[in-house]
Amino acid sequence: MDNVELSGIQTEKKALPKEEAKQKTGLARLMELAMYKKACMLTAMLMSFLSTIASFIPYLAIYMVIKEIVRVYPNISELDKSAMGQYAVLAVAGVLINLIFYTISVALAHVAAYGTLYQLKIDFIEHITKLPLGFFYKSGTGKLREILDNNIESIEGFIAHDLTNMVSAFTAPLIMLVMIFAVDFRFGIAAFLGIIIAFMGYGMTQKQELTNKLMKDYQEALQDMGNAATEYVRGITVVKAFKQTAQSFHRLNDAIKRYMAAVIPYSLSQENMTATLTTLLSAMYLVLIPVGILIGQHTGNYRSYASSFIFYLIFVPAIGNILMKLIYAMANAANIAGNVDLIDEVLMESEIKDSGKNLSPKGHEIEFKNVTFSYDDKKQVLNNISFKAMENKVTAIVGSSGGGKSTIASLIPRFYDPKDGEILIGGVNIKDMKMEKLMDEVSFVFQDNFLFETSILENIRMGRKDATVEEVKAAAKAARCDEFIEKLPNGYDSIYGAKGTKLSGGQIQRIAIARAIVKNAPILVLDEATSFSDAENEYLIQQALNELMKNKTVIMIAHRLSTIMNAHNILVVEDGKIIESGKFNELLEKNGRFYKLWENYNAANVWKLKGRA
Ligand SMILES: Nc1ncnc2c1ncn2[C@@H]1O[C@H](COP(=O)(O)OP(=O)(O)OP(=O)(O)O)[C@@H](O)[C@H]1O
Repeated sequence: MDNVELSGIQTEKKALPKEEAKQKTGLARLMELAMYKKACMLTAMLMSFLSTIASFIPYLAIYMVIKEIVRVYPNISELDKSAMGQYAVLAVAGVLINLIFYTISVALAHVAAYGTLYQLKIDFIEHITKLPLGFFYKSGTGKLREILDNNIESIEGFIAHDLTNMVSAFTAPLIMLVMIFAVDFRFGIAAFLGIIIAFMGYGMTQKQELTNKLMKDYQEALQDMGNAATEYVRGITVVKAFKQTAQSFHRLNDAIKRYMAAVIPYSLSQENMTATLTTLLSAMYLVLIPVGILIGQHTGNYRSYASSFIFYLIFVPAIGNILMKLIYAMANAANIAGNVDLIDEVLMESEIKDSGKNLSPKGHEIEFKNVTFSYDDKKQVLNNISFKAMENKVTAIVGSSGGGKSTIASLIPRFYDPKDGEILIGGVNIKDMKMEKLMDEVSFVFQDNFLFETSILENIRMGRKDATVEEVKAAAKAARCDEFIEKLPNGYDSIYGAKGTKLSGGQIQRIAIARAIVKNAPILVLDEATSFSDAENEYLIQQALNELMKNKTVIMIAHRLSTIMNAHNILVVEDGKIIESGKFNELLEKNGRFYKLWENYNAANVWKLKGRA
């Protein structure tokens, strides 16, 4: 079996071989997913088939009873009581067998459904972690959340319920064919005709293309609204500060309006479908009753005629109900197939690929060789960047906002790949290293650090999952965060975000540094925080960073130029180019762009100090 490891979870073969996923779409793809747990699903379908057959046994018993009553009528006292008893047992047995098979079918279908769901979620999460960062900017996190929460979940409904219902609905006409020959073929044909006319009428009144389009519009609008709502909630501080409301926040307002415009015609089309079908199936009597009367006029054997007629009047609605299930299941399947297409769209996004080689770097020097990069193939963000960051030394990147500093940093852990040129670590092109190896080599600390809603201990341990509690505590101490952690209600076991465990920006920053210390990767990419809440925090963070940077190859995006006086090399980046480089004093002596930045930095500091005085 093809085992895949994801964060320590061993999973079975993939639910989605991607090559096949590319070929199959819609219902075919949905069936492929349903058959992921093939043995389980096929048994569930077989059980559904048997349970449907059993569900008609009581009708057979009723037919026998009707026949017996009609036979002796009006001398009811002549009824064959023992036969009537047997028919009653037959009816009860039918109900019980139906129930047993149905229960087994539902249970197995649920096992299959949750198996598929589990694998699909694991595959999906594993896949998105391998996608370039740009994908997340393009899609929005709301869309991914919607897919993970709702679209994937909706498949459960199809596998656990609709598929077995479909088997049952396809079995029903077969049984009817048997009944046609077993009871009275004339009534059977009339009932069959009625059903065919009902379905033809349904087909003529429904415009499938239009329904599909309405459904697609609805799904897209729903996702867009999810994205906009997520954005609104994430930016709630800005929304409040600038007195925005849900109405004045155009992105959300427009998305809600678009959703309203899509959901109403979609819901109406669904309701229209139900109403049409219910009416048409009831209209089956319009065929059955006249045919019944016609047969009655030409029959010689009234007793047999009456029992058959009564039987069909009872039997036909049962078939109609099962066929209704088929229509619902088909409509639902079309809906869910649309969801699957959206899931597959994400699954088909190209992952960041390595070259297939598994080279190990010799040392930890970083080299950019003629690197060119653009986010959108239109605007060149990096232009022929070349530099070397020496092993165990600090290389600082400075420059005006928007010059490309963060972009350079983000290419090292392959958040994006360069359009041209190459990046080497220890003499090896990073594309020739396994992604896991590259991640072992590089740690990053950003300005915006994210803590998960789990214990502080686990948040730090995310740096290295096998770190011991002692190692985590030592890292926290080095990152100057042990003092405040120990004062939390449950110390290291306090859940971040829970009551009493709200942390300041500076504290979060230090936990992120502790995380990087635990990871202890030889290369560190650091985006220095621009703002500090207070001098003490700034001092503590600086001390934490000094610990972290010991004996590491550091690439540091520096906003406070005072911190890079001792840097081994400083790169001045403007408009995607390195326009100056050298040591601090060398650059000042040049009296160029860095000199200007330094002057501006000092002037801003004097201004800040005056402001505080
Ligand atoms: N995800 C993105 N998609 C498209 N363009 C982007 C993206 N991120 C950055 N850019 C653009 O790339 C250019 C370089 O941005 P980058 O963030 O690398 O600059 P920076 O020097 O780090 O700026 P700052 O000091 O303000 O953080 C800018 O023009 C920016 O608008």
